Amino acid sequence: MSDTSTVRTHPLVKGEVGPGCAKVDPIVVADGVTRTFGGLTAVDVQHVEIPRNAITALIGPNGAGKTTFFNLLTGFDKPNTGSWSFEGHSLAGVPAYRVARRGMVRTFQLTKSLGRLSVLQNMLLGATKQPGENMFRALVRPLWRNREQEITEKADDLLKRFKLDTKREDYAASLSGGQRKLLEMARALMSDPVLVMLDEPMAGVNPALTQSLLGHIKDLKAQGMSVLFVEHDMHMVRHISDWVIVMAEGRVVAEGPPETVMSDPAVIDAYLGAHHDTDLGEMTGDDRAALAQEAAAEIPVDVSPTPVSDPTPVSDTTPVSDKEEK
Ligand SMILES: Nc1ncnc2c1ncn2[C@@H]1O[C@H](COP(=O)(O)OP(=O)(O)OP(=O)(O)O)[C@@H](O)[C@H]1O
Repeated sequence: MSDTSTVRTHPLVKGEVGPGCAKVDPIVVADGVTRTFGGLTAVDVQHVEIPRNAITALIGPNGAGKTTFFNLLTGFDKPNTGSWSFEGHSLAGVPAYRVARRGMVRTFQLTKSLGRLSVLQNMLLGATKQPGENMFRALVRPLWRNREQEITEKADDLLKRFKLDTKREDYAASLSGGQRKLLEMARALMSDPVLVMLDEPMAGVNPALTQSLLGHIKDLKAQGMSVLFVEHDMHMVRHISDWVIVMAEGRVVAEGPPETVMSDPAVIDAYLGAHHDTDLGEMTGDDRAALAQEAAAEIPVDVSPTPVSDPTPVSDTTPVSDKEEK
C-alpha cells in the first residue's frame, strides 16, 4: 500500500501528485464537467489536466464514465455543466469536426472505418484542407491536383508505417478487427494532430497486433504528439503510460505514474472492492487468474503481460469482432 502521509512529486506535475493535480505543461484542462443520463451521473469531473507530450491512460472499471468523458471533450456529446480547454482555448460548445481541425483527434471504441470504401479512401477522408472543401478551388483543377497528390502520398506513407500498404485497395470491411484499429489510428494521423485520443485501442485485438498498436502509441509520443487513451485493463497500460488517471463512478479517484497508481488503495477499491490489501501492480499470474475468476466479467485482467516490443508486421487476417454497440 502507498504511504499517504508522504508528499509525492513527479516531473509532469506542479506541486503534489493527487487526483486533479496541476501539470507543468497541460494540453487539456477540464473543470466541473458533468453529464447525467436520467438519474445517473455518468461524469462528474471536478478538475483534471492532461500533460503534454506524454502518454496518459484513462482507466477505470466498466461504466466509470471514461468514454462519456471522451465524448464530451471531443464535442461528440454535450455536458450538463463544465468547461474545458485545449492548448489554452476553450472547447466548450465547439462541434466535433472543429475540435479535430484544432488538432485534437480521436478514435472510437468501435471502429468507424467505412467498410464499403477502400483502405486508401478511408485514409483520404481523414485529411484536412481537402480541395473540395472550397468550391472555387474545386472548380480549378491545377489548384487541387497538387493537394490531392500530397494527401495521397501522405496516406501511402502512413499505410506503409502501419503495415497496411498491401491492403491499400481492399475494402475496409475485409480487414480484421485489429487491422481496423490500425487503420483508424493511421487515419487520425492524416490531420497532423497535436493530441491523439484513443478509445480502447487494444480491445478485441489479438496479442501480435496489440504489440504493434502499443509500439505505434509510443511512436506518437516520440514524434512530439500527446496521447490520451482509454483502457479498462490496468495491466495493459503499465508498460507504455507516463501517467495514469483513474475514473470510477464518473469521478477522477486517483492519478499518478503507473507504478504508484497500481498500488493506490482508491484504485484497488474502485476495481476490486473488497480486495484492499492487494497491490495490482505486483500480482503474480496465479493471483491474477484467481482474481479474474472471482471478478468475472466485472474486472478485465491481463493474465499474460508481455513487454512492449517494436511494432510487428500485420499478419492476422482473421476478423476479430468489435465490442457490442452501447
Ligand atoms: N447514451 C447513454 N444513455 C444512457 N446511459 C448512458 C449513455 N452512455 C453512457 N451511459 C451510462 O453512463 C455510464 C458511463 O458509461 P461509459 O460508457 O462512459 O463508461 P466507460 O467507463 O467508458 O465504460 P466501458 O469501460 O465499459 O466502456 C454507464 O453507466 C453507462 O451505462
